[in-house]
Amino acid sequence: MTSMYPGFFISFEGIDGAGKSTHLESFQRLMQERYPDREVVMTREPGGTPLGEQLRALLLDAPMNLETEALLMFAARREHIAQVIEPALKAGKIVISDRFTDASFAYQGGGRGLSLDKLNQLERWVQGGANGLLLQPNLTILFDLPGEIAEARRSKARAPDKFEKMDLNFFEKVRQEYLRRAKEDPSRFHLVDATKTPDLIWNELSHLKFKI
Ligand SMILES: Nc1ncnc2c1ncn2[C@@H]1O[C@H](COP(=O)(O)OP(=O)(O)OP(=O)(O)O)[C@@H](O)[C@H]1O
Ligand SMILES: Cc1cn([C@H]2C[C@H](O)[C@@H](COP(=O)(O)O)O2)c(=O)[nH]c1=O
Repeated sequence: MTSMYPGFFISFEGIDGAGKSTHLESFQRLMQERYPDREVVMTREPGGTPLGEQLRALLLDAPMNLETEALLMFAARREHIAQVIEPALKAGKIVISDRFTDASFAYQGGGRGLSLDKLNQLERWVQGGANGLLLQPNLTILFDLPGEIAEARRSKARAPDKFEKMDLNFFEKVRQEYLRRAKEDPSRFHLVDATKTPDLIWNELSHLKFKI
């Protein structure tokens, strides 16, 4: 929970090609127009800091052991929280992150099979505050799309990175873990049916109601 801070934390999630990036900039503009007194910070994971971006390059390219991958994701996240997210939330800013911890549960957990117990331990270590509360987004917008549609969209868009080269079975497991987490925490998640057209999705996002 981030209600311990005056800021507001929003994450965008979904399998690769589900359509997050298509709406991120417009969403940032919308937030800035809606809350002119608040600074809106746009960031991403893995990444968001100079060290995090170096780790991103490794994570998206180099083959590595599953535990190493999870540890590097959370190492980049710890730096991201310390350098960017927490200072911004403490200063009352709105933080929009292209992915956060749900992606680790979905990709390293659901997709690759890392145990939930290990992921929960890492989450507590990296996001746990002195008061025992976990730093979590206030709102997570999950773009939900069947793997085969996402694959077709990706193949038109760009050369695949390490994750994007994974097969449909992997992405179906990633998707199911995202959906499981959304079901577990419905007050945090807003589920977008990403099979809709970009216009319809934007209409939905621009009418989202939440209290900042
Ligand atoms: N609703 C939509 N309908 C059809 N095509 C879409 C839709 N949204 C996005 N696209 C197209 O699908 C491709 C992937 O979209 P986008 O880059 O936004 O996905 P993404 O979720 O950000 O992927 P990644 O997480 O891998 O960066 C792009 O070519 C984009 O134009
Ligand atoms: C945060 C995070 C990300 N990933 C994966 C998910 C994507 O395949 C890439 C990031 O690429 P994007 O185009 O910027 O979405 O990294 C992951 O496996 N685990 C994570 O914790």
